This record gives sequence, structure tokens and C-alpha cells, in this order.
Amino acid sequence: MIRTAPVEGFRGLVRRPTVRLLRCLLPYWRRLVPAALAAAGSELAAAGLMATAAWLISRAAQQPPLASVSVAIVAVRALALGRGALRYADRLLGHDAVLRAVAGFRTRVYEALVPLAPAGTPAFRSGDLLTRLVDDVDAAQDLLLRVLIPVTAACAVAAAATGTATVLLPQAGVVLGLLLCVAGLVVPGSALLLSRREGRAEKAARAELAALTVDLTLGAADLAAYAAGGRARARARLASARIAALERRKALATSLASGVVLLLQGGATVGVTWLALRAHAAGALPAVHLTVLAVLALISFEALTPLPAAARRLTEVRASARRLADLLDAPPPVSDPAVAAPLTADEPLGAEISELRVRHRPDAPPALDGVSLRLPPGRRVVLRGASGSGKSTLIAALMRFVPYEAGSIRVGGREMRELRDCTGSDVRRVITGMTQDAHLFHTTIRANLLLARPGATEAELREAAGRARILEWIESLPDGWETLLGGDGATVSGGQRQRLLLARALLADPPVLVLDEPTEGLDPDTAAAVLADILDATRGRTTLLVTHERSGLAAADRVVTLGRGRIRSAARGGIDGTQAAVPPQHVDPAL
Ligand SMILES: Nc1ncnc2c1ncn2[C@@H]1O[C@H](COP(=O)(O)OP(=O)(O)OP(=O)(O)O)[C@@H](O)[C@H]1O
Repeated sequence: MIRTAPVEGFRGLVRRPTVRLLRCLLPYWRRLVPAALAAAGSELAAAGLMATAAWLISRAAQQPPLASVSVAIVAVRALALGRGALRYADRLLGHDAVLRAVAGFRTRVYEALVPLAPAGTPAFRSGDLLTRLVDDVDAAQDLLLRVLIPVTAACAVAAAATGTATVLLPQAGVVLGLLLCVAGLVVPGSALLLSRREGRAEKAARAELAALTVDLTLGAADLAAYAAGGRARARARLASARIAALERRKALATSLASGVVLLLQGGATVGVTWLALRAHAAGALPAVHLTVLAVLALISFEALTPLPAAARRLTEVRASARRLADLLDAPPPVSDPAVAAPLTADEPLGAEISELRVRHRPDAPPALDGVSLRLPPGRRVVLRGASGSGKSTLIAALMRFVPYEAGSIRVGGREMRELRDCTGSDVRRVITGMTQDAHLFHTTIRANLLLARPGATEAELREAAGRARILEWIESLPDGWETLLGGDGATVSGGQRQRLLLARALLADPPVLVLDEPTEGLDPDTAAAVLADILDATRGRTTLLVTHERSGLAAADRVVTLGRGRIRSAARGGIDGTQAAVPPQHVDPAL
């Protein structure tokens, strides 16, 4: 289903993209909380095991009765086994929760993108768009797995270690708590500040590299033809080198931070042990507590070691969240009305376009200005015109891909509905077909056609292919309907590609069929043959056919010519481009 609503939580908090990202993941809290608890439990068990073992060894040296250490012996066994079990649960629950959360989030981002396409996404280059959909959405995974879960575990261990040390020797607790705060907050915070700019720059550089890579791949033939491959590769190399330099700078900040945490760990161990020794010498601390305090100071920093790396990941996550926010805040070119009028298709439908004005950008001249056109039920209207005259814009407005600022488009049978009052998905259920940039997917011929009507029967598939005059060819292939097509029909000829796209549009069988330049890129003979087949196959269907062809239009019910966004002439069917067209006011209004 096409959603026009933004991804929940992504609008509103304009300046806090990371918080917005987090809010999008909140619905998964029931799975995320046990994962975070298991991670914290595993770290606590490791620290508890070391501290209890230290106590047990020191106490055992005093040769006490076995009963007085039996609880500690059981605790050591339980903690050793529990640590492994909790580590396993942490990995299992953490990955399960995070992969589900990211999969759900990616679907919602994609759904939010659909209303932007095809008119709203040209602002983003295709490689960059891909990076946003793949890498930037994956940042949500890192936010949970590499930032939030380690931070939760580190906080739990630091609090438990400081609490235990304070109970045993208050001044040692204060020193340990302070140094843990510095290692857990100040050091990662500084690393975050140092690598913040690099994180943002690296995301932008990666997006640039992805866009360049897509250009290099898709434009390989043109780059080779114009000997421009060297320059393009040099730009890609430069982008790679920039990423490497930024990575190095970030790695330096992280290693420095890790080094400082190690120094603090040493300092805390020495400081706490010295305080404990003094207290023991003064008779205020039993010897067994002395060992526990020294071990506690040493191991409590272990849980903090992933924090500098977590800070570094956080800079990348923030940059990704900002880029996702940019994408998702892009206003959809056409929004659905709050209360949509229903569009039914239980009778033949037609369309009436009246005084239509469309602008692609507010500051651009109108692509269509005062265009009026009738598409009577069951008639085939051909729309011709020079390149840039507005033919595709008219189709896009009819399919609710672009908005119109003045005039009206009404669709229906006996009762007509204004398109503005209907949802885009309802409109495209009744007005659809072959858009100018129609795409053949890298899958079988059958799957490519079924895209238009997944429930179509074998007979319907064969009928559509037959009407597009491609059935014989499909059935002559060794794999027939199961033949795999290359990306965008790379493994078929231009004529076969257009006929497959036509078969798909015919299979969709919408009440109003639109075909935007179905003969584009074909040689004149093939184009004439395809056009004649199209006009034959669409007899009795409401059809708007856009073409550059001048001949072969004799079978059309009406031929309308656009020029610079206005209707230049209109003529009843039976003419072709070689005959003079009559001005629009002289055309039979029934057409
Ligand atoms: N997304 C867009 N943003 C800005 N301007 C656009 C956009 N799409 C089309 N235009 C402009 O609108 C005008 C009409 O373009 P349109 O694609 O409708 O022409 P066309 O008749 O279909 O041309 P062609 O036969 O070459 O496909 C042109 O001036 C074009 O530059």
C-alpha cells in the first residue's frame, strides 16, 4: 500500500536526527530490553566472577572451615556458567531484536519513499539513494548493537563496581567511581567531539563514491566511447582516498581514547590498591577485601573498553540519521486528501482535462499551460509533440505523480471525480500503463508480466502477449516464459523490450490505459509495426498514447499535438502526420 504519511517519528524533531532514529526503533522495545539486560548480565557475571574468585582465594589462604566459603564456591561456579549462558543469550537476543528492528525500519523507510517517486527523488543521485536505503538504514543496527547495548552493559558494571567498592571502603569507591566516570563519559565524549566532523564527512564521501560507482557502471560504454573513463576513475580514486584519510583520522582518535582508558584503568588499580593497603595497615580493612578491591578496580574497566569505538560509531550513526531525515523530510510532490473520494471502475471510464497548468518547480515556467483534452470512454487518443512539449508531464499529472496548480482532471463514467479528491493509489488503479522510463526487471518473462496483475491466469498472460505480438517469440525460447531477462531487458532487442512492456500494460487492463512513447528507440520500420499493433490491441479501450511518430496513426480516434505546453492542433482519427490537422475548436466535441 502506498503511504503518504512520513515515517512515524521522523517529522517534528528536526534538530535531533539520532533521537528520531531511536524513536523509530522504539516499537521493538519488548525484544530490545531483554537483549540489553542479557548483555549487562553477562558483563556483570564476568566482573562478579573475578571479584568472588579473588575473595575466595584470599579467604582460602586463611584456611577457614569449608562451610564458611561454600557459598562463594557455589557463586563462582554459578557465575562461570551464567557468564557463558548470558553471553550466548546476549548475542542471540541482541541480533534477533536488532535484525527485526532494522528490517521493519527499512520497510517503513521504503514505504515513505514511494510517494516521492518518480517526481520527488531526482534531487538524490541513484547511488546516493541506494547508500541511504542500505548503509544509512544499517546505522540503526549499529546504534543498537554497537552503541546502546555496550553502553547499558558498561553502566551496569560501573555502577555495581562503584557500589561494591563504596561498601567495602568508601574512599576507594569515590576514586573508582570518579575514574570510571572519566573513562566512561569524558574520554568517549572527547573522542565523539574529535571525530564528529570526520563522521559526517565520511558519510558524504561514501555517498559520493557510491554515486560515482553507479555512474561508472551504468555509463561504462559511454565513458569508453568518449575516452572519459580515466577521468571518471580518477574521481572515484580521489573519493576512495578521501574516505581512507577520514577513516585514519577517526581510527587515530579511537586509539588515543582506548589508550587513555587503559591508563585510567592502571591508575584506578594502583590508586584503589594504595587506599586499600593504607586502610588495611590501619586495621580498617580485612585482607580479603583488599584483594577484592584491587581486582574490582582492574576488571570494572573491561566493560568500558568498547566505549571509544561506540563513540566513533555514534558519529557515523548521527551522520546517517541526518541523511535519512533529509530524505524523509523531502515533501512528497503529491499528497493524498484527508478524506478521499472513492473511484470505482464498474463501467467504461474516460477522462476530462480542463485548462490544466503544471509546473515542475515553483520557479520554473509551466510545463503545461491551459491544456484541455477529452479522453472519451473506449477511444484511443494519440498525443504527439516535439521533445519537451509536455507529453510525459501530462501522463504524470494523469497518474497523480505530479500535482497541477490550476485546472482540473476528472475521471469516471456517468459520474466524474476530480483527481485531487482521490488518493494516488486509487488513481493509479484506474489510470496506468507504460511510463516513459518503464523498467524490465532482472527476473523471468513471466514474473515481469505478472507484476502488473499477480493473479493473472495462463490464458490471460498468453492473450496479453499475443496482443502485443510477442507470444510466438516467447514460446520459441528454450525456457519459454521462464526465460531470465537481463537488467532492464539488456538481453533482448529494443523491439522485444517494448513489446514485453506493452504486454505488461495490456495485462494490467486498467480502465484508462496510458502508453508513454512505447516505440521509443526503435528503427522506423519496427516502430511503425509496434504502433500499428498497439492501435490494434487497444481497439475499444480508453487509451492515451504518447508518440513522436508521424505516420501509422490512421487507426487512432483522435490525434492531438502539443507544443510548448499548449494544445497546438487536434484532429479526428483517420489522419496521419502527413495530413493537415484541424484546430482544436473544429473537432467534434464528442471526441
Ligand atoms: N522533473 C522535472 N523537473 C523540472 N522540469 C522538468 C521535469 N520533468 C520535465 N521537466 C520539464 O518540463 C517540460 C516538459 O517535459 P516533458 O518530459 O513533459 O516533455 P515531453 O514532451 O514528454 O518530452 P520528450 O518527448 O522528450 O519525452 C520540459 O521543459 C522539461 O525540461
